[in-house]
Amino acid sequence: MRLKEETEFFEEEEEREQTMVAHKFSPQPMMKGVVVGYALTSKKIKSFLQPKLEGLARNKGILFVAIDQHRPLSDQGPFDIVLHKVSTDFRPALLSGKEWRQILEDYRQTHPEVTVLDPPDAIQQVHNRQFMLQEVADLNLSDAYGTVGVPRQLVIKKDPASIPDAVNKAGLRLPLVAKPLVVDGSAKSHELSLAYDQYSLRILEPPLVLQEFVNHGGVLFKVYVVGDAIKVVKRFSLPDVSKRELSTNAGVFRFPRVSCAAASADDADLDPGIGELPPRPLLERLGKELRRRLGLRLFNLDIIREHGTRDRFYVIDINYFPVWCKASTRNALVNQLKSLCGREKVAIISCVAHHADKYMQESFPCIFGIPYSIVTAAAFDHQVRRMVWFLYYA
Ligand SMILES: Nc1ncnc2c1ncn2[C@@H]1O[C@H](COP(=O)(O)OP(=O)(O)OP(=O)(O)O)[C@@H](O)[C@H]1O
Ligand SMILES: O=P(O)(O)O[C@H]1[C@H](OP(=O)(O)O)[C@@H](OP(=O)(O)O)[C@@H](O)[C@@H](O)[C@@H]1OP(=O)(O)O
Ligand SMILES: [Mg+2]
Repeated sequence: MRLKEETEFFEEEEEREQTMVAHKFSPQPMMKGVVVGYALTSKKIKSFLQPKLEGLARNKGILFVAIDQHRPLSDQGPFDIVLHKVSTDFRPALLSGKEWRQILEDYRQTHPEVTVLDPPDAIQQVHNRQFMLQEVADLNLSDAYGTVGVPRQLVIKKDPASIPDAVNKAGLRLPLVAKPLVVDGSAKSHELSLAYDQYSLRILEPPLVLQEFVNHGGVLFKVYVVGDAIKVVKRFSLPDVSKRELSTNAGVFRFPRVSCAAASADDADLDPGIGELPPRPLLERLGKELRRRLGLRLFNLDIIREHGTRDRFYVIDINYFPVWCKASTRNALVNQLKSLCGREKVAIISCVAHHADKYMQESFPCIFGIPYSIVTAAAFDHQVRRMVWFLYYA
């Protein structure tokens, strides 16, 4: 897809979410659509599957269906897309993360026609901070728009007493950000610390990654990648650490999730040297390359600009399938779901109705000679008082 189209995806405003009202009791032309089976954490369902997104999706022919993790995937659906985010609170008690990944992997192999967003093995790479940034480092992106690297880092698997020595040997510069090695969706995996001296690091619990702190003026850029489209937002971040501060401070300080959604800096009046967005062509190239290298289609990159430079950037974090709460990202995702699965096999038929009783739900398709058995879902759209049926015709 070309850049102009990508931009258009994101420029769609809320008005585009308006529903078209069908003529009374006349079916709309059959629209091709997709069925998205989802297996998400309860937190994710709450933040992601908001009524607005479901409504927008339905109007564009996309139906979200919850996956029952206690039943074989092949007995459910059929799906065009399986959207999942593996986490500790999603899995049934007797299923380990490894088993769930295997189930998804087997399903992927036996159902090549279904797009699994994204392949479990590819997600694993960004769930481990030892490997998360490797592709960015290997890419070593440098062009007329700037350079993109990763902070130097050290992995500590065990023995906290050995940390000061290890830091010394690796020649890492203080301060250091200590991050839990594994990102498993738990709050604990987001508990980070800033260390001013290497000896205090002994109090931390491995496994962890120690990353050089890069001064960046207290602002970071979140680059959301949705298939072949990108969206950039600004968030407040940790403030710079001056040389003086470093020499007068010691110890390890835990810090909360500084760059959460509530810390938006999009409307802040910032020094242009800090707040200017990274060049779009650079981000587009980075997003495209990483999509290919990571094998992921839904992720975001946290990027910082080294303070005092114009074009030296560092990727400090990659998150799989982050939250998509804003209209612009919501639109992009919905618009992309069809193209991401590359296959359409569901018909949606709808009509105006004044109530959504059971008779209405069951009888309407029959009026048109469509057996009710192929109706996979029926929903009443309260906004436009319209019944919507999802039918399989394949
Ligand atoms: N190398 C670094 N240099 C400067 N600041 C950093 C660095 N690493 C992390 N930070 C700061 O710490 C915050 C959290 O770091 P990071 O994004 O790696 O953690 P996370 O738990 O994965 O967060 P997220 O909620 O975005 O997934 C960043 O938003 C940034 O403010
Ligand atoms: O907590 P939020 O809803 O904001 O979303 C966060 C998301 O949690 P969720 O997947 O449960 O939504 C996190 O996923 P895990 O690493 O914990 O798996 C991670 O991707 C964060 O970077 C997201 O924050 P954002 O980058 O969007 O600010
Ligand atoms: Mg993260």
